[in-house]
Amino acid sequence: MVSLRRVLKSLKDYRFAAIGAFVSLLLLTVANAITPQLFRWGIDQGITPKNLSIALQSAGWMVVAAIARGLFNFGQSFWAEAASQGVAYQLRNQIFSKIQNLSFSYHDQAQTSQLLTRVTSDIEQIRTFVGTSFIQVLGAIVTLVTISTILLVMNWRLALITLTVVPIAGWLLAQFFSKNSTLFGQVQEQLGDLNAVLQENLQGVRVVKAFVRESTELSRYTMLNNELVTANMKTIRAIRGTFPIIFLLSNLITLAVVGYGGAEVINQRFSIGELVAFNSYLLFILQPILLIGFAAPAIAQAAASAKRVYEVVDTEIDIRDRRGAIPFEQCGGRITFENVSFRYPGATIEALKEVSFETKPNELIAILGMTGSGKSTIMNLIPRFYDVRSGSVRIDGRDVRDFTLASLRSRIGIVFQSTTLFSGTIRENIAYADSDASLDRVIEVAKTAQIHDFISELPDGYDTLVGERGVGLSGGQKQRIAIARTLLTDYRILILDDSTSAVDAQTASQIQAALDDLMRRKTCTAFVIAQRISTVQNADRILLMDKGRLVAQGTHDELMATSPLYGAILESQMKRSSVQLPANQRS
Ligand SMILES: Nc1ncnc2c1ncn2[C@@H]1O[C@H](COP(=O)(O)OP(=O)(O)OP(=O)(O)O)[C@@H](O)[C@H]1O
Repeated sequence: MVSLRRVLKSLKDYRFAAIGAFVSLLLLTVANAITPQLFRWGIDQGITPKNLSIALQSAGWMVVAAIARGLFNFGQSFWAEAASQGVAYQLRNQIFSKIQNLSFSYHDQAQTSQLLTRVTSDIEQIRTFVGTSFIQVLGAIVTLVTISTILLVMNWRLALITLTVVPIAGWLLAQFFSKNSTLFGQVQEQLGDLNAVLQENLQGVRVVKAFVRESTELSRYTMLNNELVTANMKTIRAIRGTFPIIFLLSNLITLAVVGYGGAEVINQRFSIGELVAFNSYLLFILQPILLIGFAAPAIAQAAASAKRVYEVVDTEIDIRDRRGAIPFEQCGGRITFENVSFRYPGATIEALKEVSFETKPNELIAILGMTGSGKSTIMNLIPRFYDVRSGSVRIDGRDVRDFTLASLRSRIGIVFQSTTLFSGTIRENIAYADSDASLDRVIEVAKTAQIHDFISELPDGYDTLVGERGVGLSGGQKQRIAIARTLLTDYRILILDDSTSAVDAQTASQIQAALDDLMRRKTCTAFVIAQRISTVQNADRILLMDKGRLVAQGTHDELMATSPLYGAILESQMKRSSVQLPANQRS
């Protein structure tokens, strides 16, 4: 409920629409309250004394009241809908911008599908609450208070009998809320789980088909789908247990009005017109109770959804600019790791243990090691994708945490191990970091990444559309576009993580030669996670990682002479590359 209060507070940004809805609601209540009085007037002053003119006048005014009700009803729905769209728009933007700023460690642990459910279904529940349920309940309360007052003035005894239903229904609804609020949260959670399977399946559809796991996937989805239905049925059962009682109670009061009110008319303490009006008002007592009843589950659901949305919006961003952070502008090329230890959030073992090294200006550093030895982790700490737990990472003597994140990251060019392209044209993908880049610059970097010839042969060239995640391109083509994309940035430090692994050996060495040249010309320091012997041989220094420790460093020749592990890794790589090389290129 705290979360719903917060949703309502955000209405202040859409106060004109909210005020419009509220004023329409008040006018609607007035129009509703007047109609039975017109009945009373028509019967007591027109029909009973046989005064046709008053009877016709009351009928005419009733038509006017009906038109006014229609107009105010429309105004109320329109403005409430406008306010609810505003609130949903704001929430969607808030959550999306939060997702952009959350650190890698949050995304490591959060399920994408749960985030998607929050941005879509949860926000929709909140929108429905603001646009429909809330205004309904508010209208119901205003109507209840107004009509109760009128009834008490008309005949307080009959009114008291009639109104006993209100506190009983209120108590039943409060019980319903306190028992079932977690149930509605569970439904949203289940929906998130179901979306998780759907999303994973869509992303991995090729693997599913290759391993002939369609039926297993289908049964996994069906199982979760069943669970969602069961959770939904639980909420329906909870509704079924409470609401019939409220409906029954509200019907019982009709009995009281006809019985007691009839007796009052016979005893001439009440006119027929008043009894008819009183009976008409009953509708305005029953309707709000029913409306609150119908709105209650939606409100409980919206409360659960608002809690889930604000959970993300309120998440503390653990990697952010320090107070007084300075922009990273010049790079001298001295990158220092001093006693760096690092453990990923939630992991039990350390990915890096007391790693210390320092690069010299314009050095090309290769990092070598068995899989899982911590190579990518070293790279992750320089642009602050994660912050060190102990020790420090410094650039030219300054802790990386002293720089503003945006300036630091925009000066570090990274080609990731796995390539992500966005839907759009090839040119847009290459110019991702600089959408104003000229075609000449795009072509220049594409040439360096050895992808220009391929792109030129496509019917639409650089304007060729690439599907979601680069569908329609081979692994190596995607990788080369990713390299071109990085080359277009204003980098000073270059990090290539396994970036030519999906390319054949000949292209890889062409890319490597171009990159080596670029790395030495443009950068102050470059790191390459080495997968190929040529890279290792070209590097000025090789850092050899083993189980999170930096076990040796030096040139190729030095390590050949001193490190048995280096020899073993090179030998295994040599075997691998001789398998990759076409027969005519093997020496
Ligand atoms: N996001 C993460 N959360 C938890 N543990 C992680 C995460 N990323 C990596 N690790 C763990 O940290 C260790 C080092 O991983 P890292 O990716 O740095 O290895 P690597 O040497 O780059 O491996 P590879 O050559 O296979 O890419 C591994 O044990 C890995 O399981």
